[in-house]
Amino acid sequence: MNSLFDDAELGLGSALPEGAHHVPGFLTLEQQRWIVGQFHRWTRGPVPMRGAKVGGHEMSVKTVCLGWHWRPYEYTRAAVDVNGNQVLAFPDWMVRLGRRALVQAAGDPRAGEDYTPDTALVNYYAESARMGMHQDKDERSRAPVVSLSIGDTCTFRFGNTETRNRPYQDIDLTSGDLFVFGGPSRLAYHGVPKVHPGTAPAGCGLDTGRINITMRVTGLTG
Ligand SMILES: O=C(O)CCC(=O)C(=O)O
Ligand SMILES: [Fe+2]
Repeated sequence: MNSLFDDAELGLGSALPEGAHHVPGFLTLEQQRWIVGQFHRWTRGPVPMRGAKVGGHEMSVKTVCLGWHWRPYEYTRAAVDVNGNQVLAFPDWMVRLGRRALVQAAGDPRAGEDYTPDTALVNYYAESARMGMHQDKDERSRAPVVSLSIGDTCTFRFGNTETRNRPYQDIDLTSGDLFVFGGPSRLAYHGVPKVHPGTAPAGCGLDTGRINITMRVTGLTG
């Protein structure tokens, strides 16, 4: 084997498991700024951003949802654990962006054809916020999760489907990056052990902290 062309030698890091894709620089700075503008609108919306309670503990990550409201471990149209209001509709532009994300991640112009995400969890990480290793498994559909990052860089830990422990990889997600997990990686454990303060690029629209948007298909009707 010629090691000259190993991924590590080429600076690509190790390969992700099948179904997982990292696309650095998916969003332009202009698109990032525009989404941050939408984020401020969402947080002023019918349901305020809040830390969901998991086993009585409030998460350090604050979340506002679109389309369907998520709380551990269920989706509802109304934010029953917050103020009872219906969440904002899932925007059409985000459906189109989700489809384009799958096309770019797979390098296949048809990869987005059947994809219609109907919920987004919009997460805000202040500098000390973390997200423990977990699976996204409250959806009935096993369609891919499309994840977008804006603001400070984070360490994203992407593991395996069996346990929250090793093997896993730590990947830097920087502002504008796309990460997709579907197929055999759809139920892989993942988390965010660290946000790196002061790393948001000028012009992304966010001075401090990190916004993450994960689009999903709930598989629910009503
Ligand atoms: O912030 C991230 O990159 C991941 C968020 C996540 O895993 C989730 O919302 O379920
Ligand atoms: Fe997740």
